[in-house]
Amino acid sequence: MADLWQDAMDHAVTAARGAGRQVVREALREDRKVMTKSSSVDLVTQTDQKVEQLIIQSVKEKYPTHRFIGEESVAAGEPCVLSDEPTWIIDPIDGTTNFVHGFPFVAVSVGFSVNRQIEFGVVYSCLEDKMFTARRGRGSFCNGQPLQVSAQTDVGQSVIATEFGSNRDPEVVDGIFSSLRNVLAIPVHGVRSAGTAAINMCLVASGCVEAYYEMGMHVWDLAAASLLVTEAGGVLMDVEGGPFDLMSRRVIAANNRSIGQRIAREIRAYAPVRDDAPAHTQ
Ligand SMILES: Nc1ncnc2c1ncn2[C@@H]1O[C@H](CO)[C@@H](O)[C@H]1OP(=O)(O)O
Ligand SMILES: [Mg+2]
Ligand SMILES: [Mg+2]
Repeated sequence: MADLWQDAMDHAVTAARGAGRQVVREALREDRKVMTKSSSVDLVTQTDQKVEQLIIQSVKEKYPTHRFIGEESVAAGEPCVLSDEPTWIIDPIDGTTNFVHGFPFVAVSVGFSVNRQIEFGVVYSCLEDKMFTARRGRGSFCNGQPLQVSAQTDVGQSVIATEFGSNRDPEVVDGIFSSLRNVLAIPVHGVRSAGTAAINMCLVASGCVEAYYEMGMHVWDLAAASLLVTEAGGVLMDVEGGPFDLMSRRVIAANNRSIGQRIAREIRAYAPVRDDAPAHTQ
């Protein structure tokens, strides 16, 4: 059967690779002017804005009726609405802090949803030159090679990824450390942070880490990579173990349900302002 969205996916791959190679990698050679958004450690550069505009423009030419949720467009005041319409969910640079510092995990993330379901996800890791792709029902791939989550069932022999986010409120930081302490003390083999939610989830899809959890990231961090996890055989759930909600800003992505549930028991959960809350603030 012909795949309705294959053309759109091909376009996403070309756009993400082009932006990553020609814009992100080039910009790494130059001085990067850094601005801030929600806090003094929530960074944005002109490259983030340029990449987002490039991708959105190229999609609009081909698919004039499609909708967009883009990190930098939302920061500029565009609404963050996930409807049933075909919607491109874009994080032009996932890992801006890494980009600013030259820490080598920087991704362009493009997800595509129809009827609020992710149809394909594309995550291009610009410095590793790795193209992660997933199409619903057709598997996950890295540079064309199929991906499979880890087969580990013993949480004590697992590596867990998480991030520290950009919220430095002492209560939020205390919560992060409380969860981290509990997870480390399970004990697990290790805890890692790539500095980008999308790449952390691609690491779950690749089988290098058993689970990734975080609260506070946004739909554009998760959309594309969430499909990479499930199409590689993994599971998504809420940080309290319930069903995953793309707009809730909370996720556990795990190789299997038992490891996911085990991590959920150790997390001190809080509820960030949802991405679809009426007065959305980043
Ligand atoms: N100071 C910071 N440290 C880590 N992640 C940050 C951050 N500020 C913003 N983030 C964003 O939060 C996500 C989840 O941790 C990251 O993928 C990153 O996406 P960004 O680079 O697209 O802003
Ligand atoms: Mg991001
Ligand atoms: Mg970003």
